[in-house]
Amino acid sequence: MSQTNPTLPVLDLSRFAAGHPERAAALDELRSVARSVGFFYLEGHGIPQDEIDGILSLSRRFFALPEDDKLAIEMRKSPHFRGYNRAGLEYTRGTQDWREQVDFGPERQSLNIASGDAPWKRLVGPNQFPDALPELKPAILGYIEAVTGLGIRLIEIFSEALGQKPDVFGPIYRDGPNQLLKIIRYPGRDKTESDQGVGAHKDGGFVTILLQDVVGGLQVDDGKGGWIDAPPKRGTFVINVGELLELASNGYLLANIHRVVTPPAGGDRLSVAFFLGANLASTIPVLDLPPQLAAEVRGVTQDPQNPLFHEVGRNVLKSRLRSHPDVAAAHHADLLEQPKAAVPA
Ligand SMILES: O=C(O)CCC(=O)C(=O)O
Ligand SMILES: [Fe+2]
Repeated sequence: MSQTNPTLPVLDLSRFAAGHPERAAALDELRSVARSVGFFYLEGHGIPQDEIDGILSLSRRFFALPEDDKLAIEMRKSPHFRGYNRAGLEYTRGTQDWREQVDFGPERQSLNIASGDAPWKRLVGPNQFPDALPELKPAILGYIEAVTGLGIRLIEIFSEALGQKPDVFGPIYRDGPNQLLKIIRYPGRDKTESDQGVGAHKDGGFVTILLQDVVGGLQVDDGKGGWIDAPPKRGTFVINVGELLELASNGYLLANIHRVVTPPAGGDRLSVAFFLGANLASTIPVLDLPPQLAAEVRGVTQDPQNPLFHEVGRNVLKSRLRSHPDVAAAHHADLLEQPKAAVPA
């Protein structure tokens, strides 16, 4: 008997416009999708296809540069966790990922940090952009602005779907959200090696806006021990709920587990992942949900290997230190846990 593979739902952002006849139905659908699978394709998002094609083609050109040009902006040079990483330098739950990538964030000056200041202040600072591809800087900064606008729109509709005012989260992003944009290339590998492009994980922020080029590999936990394939669909983004929304909704919404499987040897896969987080100085509120939703909260399951904090900066710094042990050792050794002394039996 043949079985159709499950797939992610497709939502159209234009149905959420004020006065749209399907608005109430669209909000119901969003609430149900964001609670069950936590992932969907988004169409009608308003970001021009030209801009999307432009960022993908510049990303491809960056990864095709000679290695020295890429290493000129190595992340190891940045205490703020910005810049390029070769494949194999990043870890998910202690296991090596296989992707090369450049991380960009809010373009700010680094802070003068006094002793006793919160350690997350070290995350604030400038990006590294490649001299060998000067067009990349304006394109990345423009794209971050565009997807931040889209992300805020998504936060507003998630808030309404939870029976809140659209700007209920305004106080924790209005003074400057914390964005992370990654351009990523997954090189193909023989299946005899590990197939971990990026290991199973949840994303940390409000929402993730993922742009995929033409090769698939993204898989979402189906909650039954299997995976739902989420292949690229031109003109759409894959949107997923981050841990911040799960925490704020006391587990009503689901930040679902996902991973990327390495493409076969000889090929590669390109993606551009945007993570919209709250202001680093802020604390995540727990929403006061309407009674019919409050009756269905699941609470937040804490992973003892990876505890979640309500303080945003602390959470972000923790995850950056874990993902990039080389940067942590080079710049933040004082923040790392000392190995425990052996205890005699
Ligand atoms: O590259 C992708 O498709 C997804 C990447 C991802 O899940 C992540 O970087 O958090
Ligand atoms: Fe992710």
